[in-house]
Amino acid sequence: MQEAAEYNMKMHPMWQGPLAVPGGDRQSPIDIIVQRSIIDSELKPLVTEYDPHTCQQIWNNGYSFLVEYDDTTDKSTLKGGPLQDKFRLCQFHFHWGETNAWGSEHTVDRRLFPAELHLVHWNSDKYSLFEEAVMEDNGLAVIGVFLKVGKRHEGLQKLVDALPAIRHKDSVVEFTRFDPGCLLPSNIEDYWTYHGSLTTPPLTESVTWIILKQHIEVSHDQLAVFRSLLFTSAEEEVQKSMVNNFRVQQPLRGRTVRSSFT
Ligand SMILES: C[C@H](CNC(=O)c1ccc(S(N)(=O)=O)cc1)Cn1ccc2ccccc21
Ligand SMILES: [Zn+2]
Repeated sequence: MQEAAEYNMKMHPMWQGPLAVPGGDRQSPIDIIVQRSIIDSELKPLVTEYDPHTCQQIWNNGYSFLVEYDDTTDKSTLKGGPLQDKFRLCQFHFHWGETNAWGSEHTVDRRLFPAELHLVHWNSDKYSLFEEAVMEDNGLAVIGVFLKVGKRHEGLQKLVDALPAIRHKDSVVEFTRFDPGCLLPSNIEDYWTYHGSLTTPPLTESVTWIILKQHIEVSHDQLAVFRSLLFTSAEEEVQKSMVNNFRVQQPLRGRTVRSSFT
């Protein structure tokens, strides 16, 4: 794992990004030390209302693949949990390793998962565009879901089947009627939450992170298709497999991680 992170530093300029934003004291990802998390009984259940008809496209942005939603109305939203406002879903994406031994960005008591799903939302009560919200400290809310290798995830298969069409960086295909709720585990009551940042440039410290305790299961073969994607565009001679697209863990800098469960 450490060698993968060091390899990342060398090979992918993007990951050479600043280890922490200069003066940044709320960077992500982090290791969640369970016994140090503070149980907060005020934390409410998460309320997700996702409309599959707002799903628009899937594309390879050269770091991960994103499924993008129409966020011009409040049709797919997240509220409750640690949040005071209503947040609009704009996209979801994943981070994964070259092997099942690592790949997640967050860890729980140093435990690594083969991949991690991020559902990205922005505060539509306070801001009118994602681009605005991304610069504000209460601008974004990202739900993190750990993936484990096990039985095949039926809901994920529609997405896996679309990946060969976006193998190269900057390729995009239409992708509709996908309910991101199908990627959530049955229990979304139990989560950890803390204030952090985007894990890729511009690394802005605008994210309320909500990391679910319960993971989802996907099959080895489904994860293998993630690894068949490429960081590189069709024109580049040397093709690089899209793997290990995770950031190294960042210092907690005195932050408290709260938990919604005992
Ligand atoms: C941030 C945006 C590109 N990045 C993201 O949207 C993003 C979302 C989630 C994560 S993660 N892995 O933390 O969930 C990481 C990156 C581009 N962009 C839009 C406006 C804007 C303004 C300045 C610079 C870049 C800008
Ligand atoms: Zn992410």
